[in-house]
Amino acid sequence: MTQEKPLAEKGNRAPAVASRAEASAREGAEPLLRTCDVTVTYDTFEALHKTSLTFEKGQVTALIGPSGCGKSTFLRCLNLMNREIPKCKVGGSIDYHGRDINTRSENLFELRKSIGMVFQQPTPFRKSIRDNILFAPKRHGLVKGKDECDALVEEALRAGALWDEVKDKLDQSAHALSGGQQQRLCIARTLAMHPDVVLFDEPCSALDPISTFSVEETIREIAQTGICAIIVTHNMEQATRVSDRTAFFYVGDMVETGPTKQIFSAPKDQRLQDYLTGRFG
Ligand SMILES: Nc1ncnc2c1ncn2[C@@H]1O[C@H](COP(=O)(O)OP(=O)(O)OP(=O)(O)O)[C@@H](O)[C@H]1O
Repeated sequence: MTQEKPLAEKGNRAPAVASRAEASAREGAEPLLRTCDVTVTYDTFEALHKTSLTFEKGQVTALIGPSGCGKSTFLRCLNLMNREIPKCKVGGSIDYHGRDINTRSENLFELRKSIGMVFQQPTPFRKSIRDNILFAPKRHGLVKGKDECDALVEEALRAGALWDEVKDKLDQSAHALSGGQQQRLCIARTLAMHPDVVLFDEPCSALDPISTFSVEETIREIAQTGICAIIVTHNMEQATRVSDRTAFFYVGDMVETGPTKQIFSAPKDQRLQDYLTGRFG
């Protein structure tokens, strides 16, 4: 991968969901997040070696590769979650809004406002649907008063493609929702913070095909509003359905990256060709 100059400085706060589509159309795709030579070790084991990737606004990037190749490890670098793992060290730089965030001084509480994450298992809080959406915005002091709260709840649930299904039961427990609805609630909860990057770690692996379709559609829709979405998936059909770009990982190396169509129709590296033809999985 070629070395590039630092990204241009941009505002730290992402625009509201409603205005992102216009902003995205006006500005077109642009680099937002870039890793350079990111290496991760767990104690003495190097799980990821010198990984350099660039992610753009409004694009979905799929991270694919066989089990244990370092996809989730890489994803966790992007919001500095590996810091919470004892004896895990992350080297290299992670350039976000023109600054290297892979530093001890980075404020994680602030960073995770704008780089959200959705996990494999839906993880709604033991609270009402409304309170799931409002929990983080209230903690960060981003909303006050009933009208603002109601508007944000509706905006986030619409963006998570859940509003029509839950608008009449906002005070019911989130745990009463189906698995697919819970996952879309988790996406909506993330979107309530107006992130500009959302990380998805196998978001559909616990879901049935209909819920999977719905979550995939939601990922496409949020990317159309200008959000940069990065998804780890084992499912190659999912990668082709949902992503613009794909990066293939193999035994701790990012081996090949490019537009998804090209990766799947004209893979260059022999290991990627073997993976796509099912020689290993
Ligand atoms: N907390 C940890 N401590 C030690 N080793 C770890 C830890 N997390 C991951 N690893 C190791 O790092 C390597 C990469 O794991 P990672 O989970 O990133 O791979 P992956 O490609 O996401 O795999 P999968 O698709 O199975 O989830 C594996 O060898 C794994 O055992």
